[in-house]
Amino acid sequence: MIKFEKVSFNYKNKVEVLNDLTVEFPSNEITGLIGHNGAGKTTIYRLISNLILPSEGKIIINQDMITDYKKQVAYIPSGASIYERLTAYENLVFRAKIIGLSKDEYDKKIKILLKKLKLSKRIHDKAYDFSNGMKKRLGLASALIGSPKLLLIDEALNGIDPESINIIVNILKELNENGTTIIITSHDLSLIHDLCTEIKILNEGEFVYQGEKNKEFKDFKEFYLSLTTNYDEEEDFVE
Ligand SMILES: Nc1ncnc2c1ncn2[C@@H]1O[C@H](COP(=O)(O)OP(=O)(O)OP(=O)(O)O)[C@@H](O)[C@H]1O
Repeated sequence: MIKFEKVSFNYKNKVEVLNDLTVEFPSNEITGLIGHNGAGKTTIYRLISNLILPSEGKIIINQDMITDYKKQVAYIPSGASIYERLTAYENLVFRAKIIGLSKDEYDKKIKILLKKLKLSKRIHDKAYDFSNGMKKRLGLASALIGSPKLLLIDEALNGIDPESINIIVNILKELNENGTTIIITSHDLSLIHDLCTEIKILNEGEFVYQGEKNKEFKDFKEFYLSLTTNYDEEEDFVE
């Protein structure tokens, strides 16, 4: 379980993103963290992964869940998470070395992961030559090399074909069944509805819904739209 206790956070430009936020992300669930552009989702990921620190409040991560942060927490950002000049194999070795795995540990793991993510045939090709979906699959393989207990996925499935999504979704479900806690953001509400066991809707730094997805997809989408404000109407007004 990850707990935010009265967490506030401002970037240096004084933009206040989170104000006195208290929230819990349950262990062993796939939580869908959804909200409009700029709602604060990436900021929450950066805080959980220790890339930034709260201006006030604290973040508690259950010790049963995480003992070795570098190995057990993997964050896949929305932008590039792989090195295009390196081959698939080199990308995974690079990540394995950063988190301190030995050659014996990573060699077998790399083969298993590339097979699962249907990239075995491209193991020695440079990522530069990969399609968008293949790059995303390689990004996931890289995140999984340390067998993370907590996987944070930031819009990593956007813009890829249904086959790649299917491969990734099946792997995420399998990981979760084996005890990995997953938090995922996406603007694809149908993907979130299909994949997630727990939903959190963020609007302007505050959670406006937390709980199960106890609705059919059509109702879920309407429910989401009814709770979020996508933009300030006055700002969009042009005379
Ligand atoms: N490095 C930064 N410096 C200053 N302000 C930032 C920085 N990163 C994000 N922000 C601001 O913080 C707010 C929240 O941004 P954040 O990236 O957390 O939102 P998000 O919900 O992930 O959005 P999106 O769906 O577009 O990825 C926005 O107003 C954004 O402009």
